[in-house]
Amino acid sequence: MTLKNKEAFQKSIRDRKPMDVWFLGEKVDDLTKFPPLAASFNALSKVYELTSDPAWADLLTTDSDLIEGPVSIYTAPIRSAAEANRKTQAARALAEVIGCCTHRCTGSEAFAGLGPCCYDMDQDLGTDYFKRFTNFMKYVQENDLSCTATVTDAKGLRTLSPHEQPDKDAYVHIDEYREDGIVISGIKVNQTGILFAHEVVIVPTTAMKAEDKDFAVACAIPADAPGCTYVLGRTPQDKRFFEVEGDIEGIDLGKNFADHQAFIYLDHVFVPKERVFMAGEWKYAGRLLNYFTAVHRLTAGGCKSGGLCALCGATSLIADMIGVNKAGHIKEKLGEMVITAETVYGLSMAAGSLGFKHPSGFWVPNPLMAHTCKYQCTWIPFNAVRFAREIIAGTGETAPSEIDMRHPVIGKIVQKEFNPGNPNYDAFDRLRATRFVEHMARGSNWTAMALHGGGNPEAARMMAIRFADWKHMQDMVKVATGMNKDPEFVQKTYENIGQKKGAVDTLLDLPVADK
Ligand SMILES: Cc1cc2nc3c(=O)[nH]c(=O)nc-3n(C[C@H](O)[C@H](O)[C@H](O)COP(=O)(O)OP(=O)(O)OC[C@H]3O[C@@H](n4cnc5c(N)ncnc54)[C@H](O)[C@@H]3O)c2cc1C
Repeated sequence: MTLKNKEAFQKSIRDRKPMDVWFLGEKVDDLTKFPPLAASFNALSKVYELTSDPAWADLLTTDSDLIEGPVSIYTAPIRSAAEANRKTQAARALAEVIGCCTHRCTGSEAFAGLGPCCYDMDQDLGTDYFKRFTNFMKYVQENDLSCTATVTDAKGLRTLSPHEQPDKDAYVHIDEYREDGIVISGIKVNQTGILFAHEVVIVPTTAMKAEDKDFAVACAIPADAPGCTYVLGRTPQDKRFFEVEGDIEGIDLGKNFADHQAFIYLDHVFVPKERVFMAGEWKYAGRLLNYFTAVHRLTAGGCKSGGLCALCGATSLIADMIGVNKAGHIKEKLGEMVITAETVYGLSMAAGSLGFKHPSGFWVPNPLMAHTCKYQCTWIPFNAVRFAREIIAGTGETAPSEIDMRHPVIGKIVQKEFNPGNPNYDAFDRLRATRFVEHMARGSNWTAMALHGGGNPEAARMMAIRFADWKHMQDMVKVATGMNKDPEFVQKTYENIGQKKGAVDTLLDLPVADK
């Protein structure tokens, strides 16, 4: 049995070498005991706990082509449409439990990008990256490790390409090519879950030109590798974590699960050859991102729909508590919220179903559909958040604290003020649901994750434009309007429409084994 249970996972994190981690001007000694990271540690622990729960086995584990026994889906490639759909469902279900990032998804998405890309490079260039990558994945499976996809570079001035940046560290780059590996430096930002990862899987953030060769780097390093410094980012609620003690449960945090984002500064970190999956093959950086984003942006629809369902639950509970649940406009707004959840879920499922098999054996979700899914995730959850805030009537902004609600002197008055007046619920129930909505709406990075995690709206729109077959759509109108009456053209266009079953996507130059 290779799967780690919660306790084994927590031990493995405690057993890591000391790391250079900073927050609010202080070095953090023990990440597993640091209040602002407690909810994040809980969230990842919960994912490990559920992975070893038989009731979740079908959803979170799979067989492996590399080792005996079940492995986490987050350490395995996606090999079919069914497995892609399972990734969506797992993301959704886990988000319904933890309401935040699984901390393990992106690592599996880095694998989903690296597998096909390494395979392509080997075919075209005679490299041995696919074998190295497969060996690394086997190691990850054997030890049931949590990995990140460390993509987003600091970037500096956005109009300059990586090699033009005055500070080279704005993008992770290769300082030295050695017989036994490479030495890398630079900064990657907004890294979700990185402080509790075992492995940091680095991939480029953008397509590269020849001059950017040294920035075309993909590799894996242990999170506790020498030369790494981390700085944890703030959240609006971070100081509230320090309030939790005695009878203060942390109701003001909204829930016990959250994620975290940190940046990593790599200062001349040595990466042994067997952990290097791209080193200067600049032409393949864009290809890697094409594969990676197809899976990463599919997942967005899964986890956003799970978070949205939890938001629906909290909002409808509050509507029940304060007695407005039967009002027509409240029902309509709750309806809009659940439709939002189902919309992004549906797009994610469609992206998985309509993908293709790459010659490496990896299944790649439909890129146009995946970018469409992610694009919608940058918009419509905000409508749901707005409805939630409207229905709970501003209390997510103005509610008193748990500390005051439990206070020996003023607690009784505060409870009276926040009592919903419904005999089935008390002030604490209302505060719990209210703080949950607040956490999702503005206390955590949940909405920022919807907007930017996995790429901002422009990145998704740009990719959707690239993967749409514009000539095909023009041809259908040339035929429909009689602009082109050439019988051969007309016949060919009808054939294309029929064979594409109405789809309008293109796969550009991506190699396809089967659709
Ligand atoms: C909560 C959260 C979690 C995240 N988790 C992860 C993670 O786990 N791993 C990871 O690698 N990344 C992660 N990210 C990073 C995320 O992928 C990036 O934030 C996103 O891709 C946007 O990149 P950026 O922040 O550098 O902004 P930019 O891409 O620089 O965009 C900033 C603005 O400038 C515009 N812009 C940028 N370049 C140009 C240009 N050349 N011309 C015109 N306009 C331009 C953009 O449209 C945007 O409006 C996370 C982000 C958030 C907010």
